[in-house]
Amino acid sequence: MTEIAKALTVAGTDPSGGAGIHADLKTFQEIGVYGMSVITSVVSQNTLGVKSFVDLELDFVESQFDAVFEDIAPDAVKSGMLSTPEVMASTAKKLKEANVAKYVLDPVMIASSGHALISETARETISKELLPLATVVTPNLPEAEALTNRTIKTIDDMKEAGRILVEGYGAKAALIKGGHYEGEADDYLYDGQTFEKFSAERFDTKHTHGSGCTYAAVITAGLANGKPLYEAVKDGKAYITAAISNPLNIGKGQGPTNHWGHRWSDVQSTIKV
Ligand SMILES: Nc1ncnc2c1ncn2[C@@H]1O[C@H](COP(=O)(O)OP(=O)(O)OP(=O)(O)O)[C@@H](O)[C@H]1O
Ligand SMILES: Cc1ncc(COP(=O)(O)O)c(N)n1
Repeated sequence: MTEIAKALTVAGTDPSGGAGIHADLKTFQEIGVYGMSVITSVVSQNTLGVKSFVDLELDFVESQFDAVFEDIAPDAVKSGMLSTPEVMASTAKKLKEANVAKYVLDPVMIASSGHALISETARETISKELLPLATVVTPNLPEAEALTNRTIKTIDDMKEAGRILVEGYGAKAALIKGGHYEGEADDYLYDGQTFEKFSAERFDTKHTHGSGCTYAAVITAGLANGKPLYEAVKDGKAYITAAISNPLNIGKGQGPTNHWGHRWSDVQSTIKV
């Protein structure tokens, strides 16, 4: 009997359902992989912003990893909000102990509402502990700037940041996302050999809360399903573009993306919208 692919997300929570663990699990379910989660921080946030968060005790985070790994081997792992150097180091340790071969590192630093989700000192730990384990790292522009200590103003700067993350810090590949750039929503993937561009029209919408989480979750699900990285990113770009271009108009602020967006016309005929 064939087994369904399994993906694990290591991240923080969003009670309003658009980002973090919630976005990841919804996405895994939509793609058709079995979703699991290790929660690092409980965040009080909604579409208007982050109010506060509590980091779970390190022992308890590690205990969640052990609970998953002693029972079920994920085919791919994604990490999002890891707010302290200690939880980053623990995550690195647990991924190594479990011989996780496919790891998507979304280096979450600041929520789109402007709130810091990691401590200042944590940036160095991402580079030292996590980048060398990453199958792909998926920074947005401010995250790519922080990780490479460079200002990014042009497409060439984006590509150079990708090169540094791979050749300088040891990630197998880097996907530099252009959501914060001008013009088209273009992202650049560098795998140590070539650059691939993933392009989409930029939609005039405020409903992009959790778009980075969702995109990385599709990539993780694709890798869990055995797809090559290029195909997983291509699917991710199509999924996130559909999720952004079919907004649900939920919440008073920057609303969530639409996790049904990729099959929206089918869904609209079966549920009440
Ligand atoms: N207005 C938009 N229209 C189309 N695509 C967009 C738009 N905004 C972002 N994207 C795309 O969404 C994906 C996520 O990009 P972004 O650079 O915004 O990541 P992020 O900042 O980590 O996301 P977030 O913090 O909102 O979760 C990328 O593929 C980007 O090109
Ligand atoms: C738990 C958690 N993880 C990640 C994000 C980033 O998402 P966004 O930048 O869209 O707010 C978030 N807001 N909350």
